[in-house]
Amino acid sequence: MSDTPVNVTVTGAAGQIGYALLFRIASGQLLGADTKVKLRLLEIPQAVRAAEGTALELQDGAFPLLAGVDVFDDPKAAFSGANVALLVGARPRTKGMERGDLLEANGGIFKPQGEAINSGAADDIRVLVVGNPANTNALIAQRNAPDVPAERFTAMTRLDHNRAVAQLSAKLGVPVSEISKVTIWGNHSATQYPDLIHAEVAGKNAAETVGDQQWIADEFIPRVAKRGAEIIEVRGASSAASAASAAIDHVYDWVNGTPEGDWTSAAIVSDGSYGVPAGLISSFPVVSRNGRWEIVQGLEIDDFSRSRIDASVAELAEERTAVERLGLI
Ligand SMILES: NC(=O)C1=CN([C@@H]2O[C@H](COP(=O)(O)OP(=O)(O)OC[C@H]3O[C@@H](n4cnc5c(N)ncnc54)[C@H](O)[C@@H]3O)[C@@H](O)[C@H]2O)C=CC1
Ligand SMILES: O=C([O-])CC(=O)C(=O)O
Repeated sequence: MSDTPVNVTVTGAAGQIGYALLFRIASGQLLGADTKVKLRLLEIPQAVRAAEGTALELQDGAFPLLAGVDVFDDPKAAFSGANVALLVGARPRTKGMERGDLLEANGGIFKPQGEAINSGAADDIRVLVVGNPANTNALIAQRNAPDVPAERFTAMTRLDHNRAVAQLSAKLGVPVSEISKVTIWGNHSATQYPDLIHAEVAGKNAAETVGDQQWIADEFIPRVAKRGAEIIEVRGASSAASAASAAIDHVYDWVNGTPEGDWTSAAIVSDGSYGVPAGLISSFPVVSRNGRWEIVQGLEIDDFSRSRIDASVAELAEERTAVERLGLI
């Protein structure tokens, strides 16, 4: 075990995802059981007291891997020396809103945070944006951090990925552990494309095993893409523990690598692969090797998939134009 703790900055630390996330980080699930962590919590001034309360509870957990907790209301201080940054703090949507409705409200948060990461984070900084609209918030942060390699900025579509795996598992009555190579393409929004065409169930093609294209098109895809709204409707608040769990999965895989023979989904800066314009932060099938995400190459994209991917990517391009007009990038 290394004695030098990894600095993990979490924004929105007093929020519902923060509460579900921090204890899992402290217990070693974000980086691994051999890695000590130091938590740096960022909140707005009105919520600092609540974050301090969470810090007291973290202390009460007596976590062997937790080397300390500090609470900040200043992004520059919070990101100083950060090795991992989880950008969760943002306004969640409520019933009837689309995630894009949050662009202006939340865009203003991610520009100063990108600037603070640029000026003070550690050289190996890795950023995961969870706060919605996650892809475009990540783009705002990345574009305001010109000295940080663009590949270090990612947005979370792992929750969508996990939802897709779980829906397929329920449909076929197989354990999630038998499902591999599911892909989420595009935006973390209702236009996302959960793709089963290359997915496998116990080594066999998933779409063929389902054998019901109508279920895939009319039930599976909308169920996964609109699951966030379903949770808001049923729970009365947006997904929290499942979102925290997906954030843990994303960073753990990024740092420790994805298993051989499988891939996962993450929104990363496009290099132009699969016709996604370079520079957009879009979800792809990815593996992590040597601490870096790589887009899985060479997948055949049929007409059905092409039109779905294009629609979601068009939405990302529109969001980029909107934040350009707002002067955020
Ligand atoms: N990418 C994904 O899959 C998912 C994303 N989300 C998004 O995550 C975000 C957080 O969700 P919740 O924790 O449920 O919301 P919440 O409202 O419970 O917590 C948000 C916290 O962020 C804080 N905050 C606001 N502005 C801040 C700033 N400038 N700096 C630091 N902290 C700030 C607030 O004070 C609050 O404590 C929302 O945008 C939500 O839509 C939620 C679920 C899944
Ligand atoms: O839907 C929301 O607003 C929260 C979210 O991103 C999700 O649950 O996927």
